[in-house]
Amino acid sequence: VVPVMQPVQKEQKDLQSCKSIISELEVHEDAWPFLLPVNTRQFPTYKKIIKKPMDLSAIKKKLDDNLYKTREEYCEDLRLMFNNCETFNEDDSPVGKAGHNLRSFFETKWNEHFPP
Ligand SMILES: Cc1ncccc1N[C@@H]1CCC[C@@H]1S(C)(=O)=O
Repeated sequence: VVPVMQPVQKEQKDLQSCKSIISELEVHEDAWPFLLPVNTRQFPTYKKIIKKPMDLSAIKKKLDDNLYKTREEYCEDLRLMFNNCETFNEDDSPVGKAGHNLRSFFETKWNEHFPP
């Protein structure tokens, strides 16, 4: 009989994986645009164009404050961050390129931890 993990252990394993993944993202060489919330004084149009800002520090804090009910909610915030980047930045800009690279790295890690 295949051992079935209790829901509590499953959630704990998921939380550990999500923490591990964001720790790897934070030290990635292409993380520099995403470490802090976008500076809206430096980029005054950002607030109007991007309805739901998201960055790695915000996701890390939500993880630490236990605000994600599921790993899918966590994944949604990371994809929101990358989609915001694509909305605001040209693909061939330094920030745009970093966003594509970090997204690719994230999706690979996601599939390693949670094979489809
Ligand atoms: C992710 C992003 N998306 C749109 C505009 C700017 C940025 N990042 C900038 C580039 C480096 C850090 C700053 S930051 C995060 O300090 O504003």
